[in-house]
Amino acid sequence: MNDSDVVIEVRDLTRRFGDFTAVRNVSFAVKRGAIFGLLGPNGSGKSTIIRMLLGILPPSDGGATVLGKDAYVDSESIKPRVGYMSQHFSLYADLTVRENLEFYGRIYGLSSERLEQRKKAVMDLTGINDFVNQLAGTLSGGWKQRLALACSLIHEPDLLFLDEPTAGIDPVARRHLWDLLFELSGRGVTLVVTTHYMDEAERCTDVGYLYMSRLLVLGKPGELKALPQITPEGTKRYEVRVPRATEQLSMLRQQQGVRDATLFGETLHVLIDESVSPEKLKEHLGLSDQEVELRPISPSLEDVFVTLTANAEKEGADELKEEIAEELSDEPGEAQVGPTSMPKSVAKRKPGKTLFGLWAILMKEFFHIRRQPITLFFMLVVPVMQTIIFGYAIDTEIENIPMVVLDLDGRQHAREVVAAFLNTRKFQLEQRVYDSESFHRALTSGRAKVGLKIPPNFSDQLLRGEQVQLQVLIDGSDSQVATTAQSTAQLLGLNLSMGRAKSVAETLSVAPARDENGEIALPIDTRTRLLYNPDLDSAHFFVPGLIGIILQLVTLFLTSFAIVREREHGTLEQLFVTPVGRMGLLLGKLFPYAMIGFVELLIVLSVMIYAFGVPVNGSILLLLALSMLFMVCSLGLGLFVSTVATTQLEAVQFAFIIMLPSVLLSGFMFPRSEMPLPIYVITFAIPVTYFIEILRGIVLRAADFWDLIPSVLGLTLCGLAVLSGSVMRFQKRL
Ligand SMILES: Nc1ncnc2c1ncn2[C@@H]1O[C@H](COP(=O)(O)OP(=O)(O)OP(=O)(O)O)[C@@H](O)[C@H]1O
Repeated sequence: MNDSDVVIEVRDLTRRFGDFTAVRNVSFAVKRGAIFGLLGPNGSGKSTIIRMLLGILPPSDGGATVLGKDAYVDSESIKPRVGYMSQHFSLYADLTVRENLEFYGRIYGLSSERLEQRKKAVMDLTGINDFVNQLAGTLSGGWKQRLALACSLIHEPDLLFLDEPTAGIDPVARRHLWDLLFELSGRGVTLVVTTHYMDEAERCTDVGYLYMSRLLVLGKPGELKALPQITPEGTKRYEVRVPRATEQLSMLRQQQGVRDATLFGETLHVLIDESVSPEKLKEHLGLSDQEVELRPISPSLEDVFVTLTANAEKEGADELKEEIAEELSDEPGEAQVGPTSMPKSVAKRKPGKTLFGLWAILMKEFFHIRRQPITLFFMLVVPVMQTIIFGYAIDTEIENIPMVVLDLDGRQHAREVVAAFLNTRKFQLEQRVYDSESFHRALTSGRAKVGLKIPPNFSDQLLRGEQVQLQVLIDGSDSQVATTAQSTAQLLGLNLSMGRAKSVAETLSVAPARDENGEIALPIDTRTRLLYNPDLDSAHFFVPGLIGIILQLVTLFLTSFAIVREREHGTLEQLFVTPVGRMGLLLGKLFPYAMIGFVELLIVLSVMIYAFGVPVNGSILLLLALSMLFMVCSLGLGLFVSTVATTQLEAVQFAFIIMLPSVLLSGFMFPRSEMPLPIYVITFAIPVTYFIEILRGIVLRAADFWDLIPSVLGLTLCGLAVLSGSVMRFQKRL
């Protein structure tokens, strides 16, 4: 074989998965224009070989050259010339036939003009014109396969890999597909096809049969049928047509001189010793001449593979392989490997153009979003609802604590005390009771959180100038409520006492202190002034933080699925065999979500300003710019999840793992300064921590860029770490 005719050359190709060897020392060559069929039972290693030839799976040993270059090391430069139709439907179900074709055209870098030409050519070839505007997911099995073929041909490849292209489609569709393959082969395209169908194997120019990860036999169908192992010397092969063939099969197998008998539809293929005449065979079957039809046949490929599999089980696959190789070496087939030496291709891959295909991916993502309005709803409407619901729900101002009152005095002074409690607005009279049992029951039942007990001689003791005790019982279950109740009660007690003390002190010549008007006053007057949020409105504090949390929630969850969804649908494998660059793929997936995230940010900011009355005191432009920085970080985090997770369920779980510390440790709910040191250190690794600082700084305190430098630096570092982590983790290989 002329070297320039060799399109694929494989030598000692081996692939192990842990201890399991999926492909063992496989060698073969494929010449230009051939239809090379790879056959073998399920799990024999066909797809694994194709993946290695496509450069998306590194070999463990040995290597291959495809179109004259190393299949793994130079895979990126081979990809533009190779097409791949994978075993499972791996196009975008929510894109139309036209959109799928255009996407694949763009990803191979076809110009608009060329794309139009190629689209027409492949649509004419596959006859898919009538379905151009139909969603790919709604096509029937046969048309899906034609679309997949059309997409794999859009860039006019020289070499096409088809992994079980006819699996699950009807015989007519199968025949049509094969007609297309013949046409392609006629145009000089080299085809490598895996199949389980023997009639398809017969149509190949060369066939390799894999058994238990070894390439058992390799040659042209005619050569394989002529192998002495298939019809050993002294034997003949007949096709036997009998009534009830299935019943006759077991009888035949038990007859002396019958080496093998296999059912082929309604007939039996029998290999018998030449010593057994056709008459004797009919006699064995106990059937009349009219009932049995017998004709000598040459073996079919199915006979070849059934016999070889049986022999391999008996003799051992390696022994049989050597034996056959010797037989075939007498009359070398064109698919045999020449004596060239092959480099081991486990070296590092040469990178391709990293941003290649960005535009194609970007457009595709927008198409997906357009077809899934629920994504837009999730991104734009849900955050607003969340902001409103959480913004109102998370109100830390504690008021109207239910209070039970047991007033055993009942006179003017006692009533004034109760009124003073209620006037603080921190307490609300839930119940007035008249005995201790009801008093305690109100507290234990949870109806009241605070119990005020006024003793029977409260007024008398007060008037006599004696110290009198007010009992305030507080339910400590909810520490925030209890703390508020406690401090309010203590302050109130102090104020009431002060009022009484003041009226007594008026009569004294020496007072503890006097104010500028000469009135009795406390010696030390502490004056506090609240800055930035003078009304202590909790919405002012929480809503900006909430924006950070919601922005992260939505962007993280959406991008977490970006890669993993393609992996699960099988479309990622299809993308890997195209020349799309790593960054092109990643950024193409990020941009659309970043844009929608920005719109979402504007909406939630408007809700904050107009619905909650929280104005942005600082620069809105600075806020938007730093929000974009945060968004890059959050989208990168989602992308990282997508590269780590192998299923969408795993992605959700990872996203939750990230979300939890973001909510609890970022300072959104609890002050970071109060956290134990190890936890406090962890909070520096949470991007939303910095963003919440930035949001609160700009919105509440009118902080400028210089005030926010530490947070901006932290956020930038987080963003860089996350993005470079995702890019490094994401390899264009399985
Ligand atoms: N990533 C992987 N990790 C572990 N094992 C794998 C992996 N990929 C393939 N295998 C195993 O390698 C063997 C060969 O798989 P492969 O898909 O190549 O078989 P096949 O001949 O194409 O089978 P089928 O006809 O069913 O598609 C199988 O046992 C499979 O389970």
